[in-house]
Amino acid sequence: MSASEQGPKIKYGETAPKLDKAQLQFMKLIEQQNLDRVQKLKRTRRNNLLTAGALGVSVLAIYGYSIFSVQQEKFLDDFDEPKKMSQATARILSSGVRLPPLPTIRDLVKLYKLQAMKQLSQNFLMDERLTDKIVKSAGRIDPRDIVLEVGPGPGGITRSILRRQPQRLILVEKDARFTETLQLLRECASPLQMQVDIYHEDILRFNIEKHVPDTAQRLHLIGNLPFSISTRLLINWYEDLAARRGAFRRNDTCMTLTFQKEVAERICAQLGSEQRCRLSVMSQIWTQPLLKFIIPGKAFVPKPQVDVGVVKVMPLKQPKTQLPFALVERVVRHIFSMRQKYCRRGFGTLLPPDGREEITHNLFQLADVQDTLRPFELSVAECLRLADVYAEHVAAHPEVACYDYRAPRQERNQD
Ligand SMILES: C[S@@+](CC[C@H](N)C(=O)[O-])C[C@H]1O[C@@H](n2cnc3c(N)ncnc32)[C@H](O)[C@@H]1O
Repeated sequence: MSASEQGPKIKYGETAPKLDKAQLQFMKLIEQQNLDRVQKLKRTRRNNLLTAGALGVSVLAIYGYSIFSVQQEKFLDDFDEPKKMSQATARILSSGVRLPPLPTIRDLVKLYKLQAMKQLSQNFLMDERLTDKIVKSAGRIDPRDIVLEVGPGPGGITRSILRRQPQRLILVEKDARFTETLQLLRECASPLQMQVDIYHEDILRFNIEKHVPDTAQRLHLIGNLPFSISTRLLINWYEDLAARRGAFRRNDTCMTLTFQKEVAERICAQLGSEQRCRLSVMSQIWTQPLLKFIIPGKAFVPKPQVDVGVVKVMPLKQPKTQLPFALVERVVRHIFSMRQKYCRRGFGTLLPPDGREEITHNLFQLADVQDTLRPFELSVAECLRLADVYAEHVAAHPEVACYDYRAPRQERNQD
């Protein structure tokens, strides 16, 4: 122990009374006891510090683990695209307008007794973080843009869209029970200079050109689609896209839509993938589809049997073909009609039986496509080359255009 730790030495002045031996021994004893006490206190202090350190490390470990676990729930993560975006875009995306205080969607559903109807494929999203994430997937929404939402239901996604402040929001909902909840949102949006138009219509019959006659503004199509119509609606929109009509008079109309997870994966499936099918090829002829993220079924009320994929479908600036949609659709449908067979088998069913094999062989040669590939092994370009040679064949033999190999034989002969 150093001198400073022992405390000041007592100086016995000249005037100090002399202590006898017993007193001196007693003082030494007291001094020794004090020193022992200081040592003991120091040990206790060191032990306390060690315990505090160990506790701190444990708390940090638990905290870190919790953060890590929460991150596992990928569906609730912040959309990871902003990392790739410019700072300006990220700023615009994160700056949403504040809506007046509103009851939660869950409360509204209870309040208005909005029981989900199975026949309209109603599965509601209650979590604001998820609805925000879907709308963020649509990318930048400019203040001049128009958004059309398919099937807003009680209005979860609608709120997220309104926070992005488009100039106009068109809501197409088949179920009139949602009128009041949607009107409530319209009233909230009005002071913020947003126009909300509510249509109780079937989206499959909705005339977009009538409701958006002008093409000056960019259009976004967003929706948590009812499963029952999602593929049909998408194919209808591809047809409009190919003809540059409806929502696709401009080539920057972007679709951000939900599908059953397996359908979402098929839409985006690349060559060689197990999920590659007719829908993959049809999608990739006119658009670039991107699977953004998966929402587990448990996030919906009521919970569907399946998970859901959010797909952003962007029209290609240069479509890969100028052929009519109906012709391409027919060729691709026939090619994929016999998925596990050589592709020439399905393609051959486009042609009447007389000379079918020889004509099929010649057309594959002309198209420079190997006829023993399976349909899912064909690239988009190869499918389109087959569509090209088929179109030329039909131009030379117009009767082939209406050949239907499924029609009863007698009917076919009359044709
Ligand atoms: C899966 S729910 C989504 C509801 C809401 N957007 C949400 O995310 O919570 C599908 C919605 O589409 C509506 N719907 C179903 N078929 C429709 C159709 N043909 N046209 C327009 N809306 C339809 C349903 O009534 C329902 O509100």
